[in-house]
Amino acid sequence: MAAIEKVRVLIVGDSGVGKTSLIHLICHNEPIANPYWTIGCSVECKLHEYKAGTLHQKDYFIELWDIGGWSAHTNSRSIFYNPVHGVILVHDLTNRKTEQNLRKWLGEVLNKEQKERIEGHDYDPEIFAGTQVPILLIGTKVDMAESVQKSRRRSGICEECGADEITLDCTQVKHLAPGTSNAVTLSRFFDKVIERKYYARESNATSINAAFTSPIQVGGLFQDRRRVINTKND
Ligand SMILES: Nc1nc2c(ncn2[C@@H]2O[C@H](COP(=O)(O)OP(=O)(O)OP(=O)(O)O)[C@@H](O)[C@H]2O)c(=O)[nH]1
Repeated sequence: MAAIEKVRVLIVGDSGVGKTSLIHLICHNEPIANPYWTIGCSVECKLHEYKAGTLHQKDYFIELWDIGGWSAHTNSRSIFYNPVHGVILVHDLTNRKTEQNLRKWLGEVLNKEQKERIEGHDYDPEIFAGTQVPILLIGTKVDMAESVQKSRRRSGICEECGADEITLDCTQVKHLAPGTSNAVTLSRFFDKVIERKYYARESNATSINAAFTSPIQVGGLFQDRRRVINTKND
């Protein structure tokens, strides 16, 4: 029997926003009783049905890398950032600063992913917009931020990189229950991560062939070529 293929998804955000709680909920379908303080990094695995319910359905492992958010470890954690196939940015809805800090987190992860082309870890909107790494934004502690939620607009980060957004309470199973919009968004995100790693070349080749036979799609050809070049092998 063939081994199940896997992708690596990084979960980043400030210390205490709820990364460990979120990962536990995703992987075990129940809230964690006592989340521990992550030192360095810990990894949990989830079996995911890619394109469930279609002819293309296939199992993949999603490795969820919980990156400790403590600022004292900034310099050492870059060793966890390669390879990266997807990124979940986590912020605490009761603490605005944790959302603002996500740009720094993304800069840290993507600059590394871009093989340190850019010095330092500052956020660069150009890299951000051009990245091929799927990104999902998750706001936690919605139970404690009901009033904030009502006046809250979609995060600017989502607009900048075309990411989807989920808000939830990591202590409640129902917030990620099968069939809910949160569960569907998360599942689609995992599909996207798998697609980028294992199917990007295939779909791009189809697009390029289509572009050659249809002059109207020449613009698409350039776009797809760029995607082929940027696709990582592992
Ligand atoms: N009420 C509520 N509490 C939450 C939620 N998510 C996490 N918490 C609590 O927030 C605290 C921090 O959660 P963690 O999951 O340890 O946070 P973390 O981001 O992994 O923190 P580090 O390991 O320091 O990076 C814990 O007491 C959790 O129980 C949520 O959605 N609602």
